[in-house]
Amino acid sequence: MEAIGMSTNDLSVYYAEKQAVKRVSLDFRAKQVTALIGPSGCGKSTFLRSLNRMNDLIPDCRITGEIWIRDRNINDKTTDVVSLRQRIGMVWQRPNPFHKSIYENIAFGPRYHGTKNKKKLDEIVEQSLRKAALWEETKDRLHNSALALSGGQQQRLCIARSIAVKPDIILMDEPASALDPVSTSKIEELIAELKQEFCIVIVTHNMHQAARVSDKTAFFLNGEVVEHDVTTNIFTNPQKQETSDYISGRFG
Ligand SMILES: Nc1ncnc2c1ncn2[C@@H]1O[C@H](COP(=O)(O)OP(=O)(O)OP(=O)(O)O)[C@@H](O)[C@H]1O
Repeated sequence: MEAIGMSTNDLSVYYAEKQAVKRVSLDFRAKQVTALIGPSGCGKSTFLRSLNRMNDLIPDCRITGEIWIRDRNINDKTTDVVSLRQRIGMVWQRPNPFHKSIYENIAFGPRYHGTKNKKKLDEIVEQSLRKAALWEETKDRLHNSALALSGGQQQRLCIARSIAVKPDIILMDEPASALDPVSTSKIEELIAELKQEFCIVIVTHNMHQAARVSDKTAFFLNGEVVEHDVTTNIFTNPQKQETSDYISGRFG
């Protein structure tokens, strides 16, 4: 299957009268990780959530501009958001497994989207857990509650759950910020594996993490993208003073 990315053109997000994201145009390539960095409240999460239309659920939230996947602008009333969210998965800051077994957490999405065959579901569960580096730890207890897993394992389960419906793009909102250092490094290793197959966009407060995991970085400030470049350029040779001040810890 051909790997694909996505892009935004002139994307703005408003909460009532307040503009939280200002005319952002960014390109996210397939098989690359893009990190979104910036101080608290600069609009990173709002922007990320608008990419799979999660902001539609917030009353008074309005989005203008375009979000392109292949030749389709998905910021359009005719878009079927359920199938859109199958193509664009989301992993949240806190692991949020369903109150179900490990197996059922993974099988839920494919079943919802029409896969009923038990053998096929078994295969998807195994493949997804393998890709999320969780198979060895869970293969003997697939029918136990997902809530009995550690926080780091739960987060890898949530990643497996998003992979199970075969998305093109995975959005991650600070996926390791609630985890200990060992679990964090497992998530980072996993991101490096997953980018062979998916387009990944990750919000992170941790600049070392952005430098370790991403190919490109976009620096947000007050809802705008100040600078977007190859990650090594952002961290070693930023072109804008604000970027330089932020990455050197002068504010934020
Ligand atoms: N549901 C909402 N309703 C109204 N305003 C909101 C809502 N969510 C976020 N905001 C506002 O939008 C702005 C951007 O918030 P957002 O959470 O996107 O920033 P962020 O860069 O992700 O911050 P953080 O790093 O602290 O998570 C902030 O001023 C915030 O108060």
